[in-house]
Amino acid sequence: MTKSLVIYFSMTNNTKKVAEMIAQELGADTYRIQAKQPYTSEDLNWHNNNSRANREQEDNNSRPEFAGQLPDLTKYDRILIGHPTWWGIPPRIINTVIEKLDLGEKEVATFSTSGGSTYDQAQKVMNELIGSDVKPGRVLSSKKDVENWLRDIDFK
Ligand SMILES: Cc1cc2nc3c(=O)[nH]c(=O)nc-3n(C[C@H](O)[C@H](O)[C@H](O)COP(=O)(O)O)c2cc1C
Repeated sequence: MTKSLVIYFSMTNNTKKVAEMIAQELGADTYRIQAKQPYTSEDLNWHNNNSRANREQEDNNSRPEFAGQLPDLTKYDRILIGHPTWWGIPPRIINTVIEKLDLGEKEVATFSTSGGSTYDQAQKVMNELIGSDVKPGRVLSSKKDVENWLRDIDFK
């Protein structure tokens, strides 16, 4: 049987909710990425040019550290990676994590939640980070979105 793992980062739980819907659909396990230095609400204030999140997103080389150990992927065939959209792209901690994971033999798909942005810019980041065989990602919000996307990428 195909085993799937949903790895996600979520600050205000929108991505968490979608990750859990996906996990339920696929009978997948979940792993939540936590930042080593937790984000405060001021860190996430996108109205402030100098907020932590805005500075990280402006810096291509920013790689915020995660807390704890990343999951052991050996028993999984499929890895799904979920994230919020910060300035059109994944939070930089997603780069940190993906660069540490050995995704070589896995089928990988990525998804986001957003306040309206599409997945286009995030997809470019993922193609560079993971390779062009990563499944086409999508911004998801409802159970219906999740069902449609999983079907479209042949995961369901
Ligand atoms: C720093 C920051 C930047 C954001 N930039 C965007 C953006 O460019 N486009 C967008 O549609 N939403 C943007 N958002 C909104 C989030 O993508 C959206 O609320 C998301 O669902 C949050 O996911 P979470 O609850 O899992 O953290 C931004 C939020 C933050 C905190």
